Amino acid sequence: MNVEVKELTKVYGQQKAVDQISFSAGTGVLGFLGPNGAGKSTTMKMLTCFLPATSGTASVCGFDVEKQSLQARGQIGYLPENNPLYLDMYIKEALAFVAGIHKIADPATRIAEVIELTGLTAEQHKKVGQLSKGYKQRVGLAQAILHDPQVLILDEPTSGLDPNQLIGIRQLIRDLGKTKTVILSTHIMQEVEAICDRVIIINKGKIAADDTLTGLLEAHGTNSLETIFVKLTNNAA
Ligand SMILES: Nc1ncnc2c1ncn2[C@@H]1O[C@H](COP(=O)(O)OP(=O)(O)OP(=O)(O)O)[C@@H](O)[C@H]1O
Repeated sequence: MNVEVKELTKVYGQQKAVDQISFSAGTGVLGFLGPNGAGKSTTMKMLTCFLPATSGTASVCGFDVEKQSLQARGQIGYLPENNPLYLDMYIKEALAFVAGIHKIADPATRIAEVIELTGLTAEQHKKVGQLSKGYKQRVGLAQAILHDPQVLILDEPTSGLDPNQLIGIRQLIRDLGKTKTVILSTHIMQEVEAICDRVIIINKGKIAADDTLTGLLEAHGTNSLETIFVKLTNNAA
């Protein structure tokens, strides 16, 4: 398995944001779901070496994210929730900057490939700040896949996109999942049904479900993921 998580925990001050979660993920798209504040982004930040865990371990392609952080990061592409980008850079400039960080051989060829792959061709001469939200997301994805990582961690990559842009980005994520391990956080159940092979639902920092999409629907005797989500995470009920 490309991602192995064992009893991972994060405590912020008095609050346990992630509470001893364990899971593993191989090739395919894993939907990482949960209500606001459930601990999804925190888990993703620990997996991508942005935040140290309070306890527990996580490894990416066999590299411990804490003890072998550089090697682990070499195998990870990360699109954070708010997609921070250098808005004053031209698209190619931004990608060249990231290629330099990863010491990519023949960056011009790889940048051209990734621009094509992420559907940025028509916009490639613009500055990042001039792009629409969907195209900014594509630049974020392009940066994340530039070094051809085995594992992609995508934190709400489709939030705020129009239906046309959604289709394009979802298709891209589905294609990436054919050869890579993709962990995708989203609040859109329809999106999970369209592109995820497996689903983890996290609630109050703990795993409430971990199954294939079909297994989960069968186990709950419904064809609505939304119903299962509400049942497992409606903390007011
Ligand atoms: N830097 C921080 N310091 C203190 N508390 C934090 C910090 N980051 C997150 N938290 C808290 O940890 C909990 C989990 O937050 P997290 O962002 O991981 O949730 P999430 O599942 O990604 O939510 P959302 O769906 O709203 O993005 C929340 O209660 C949040 O307020």
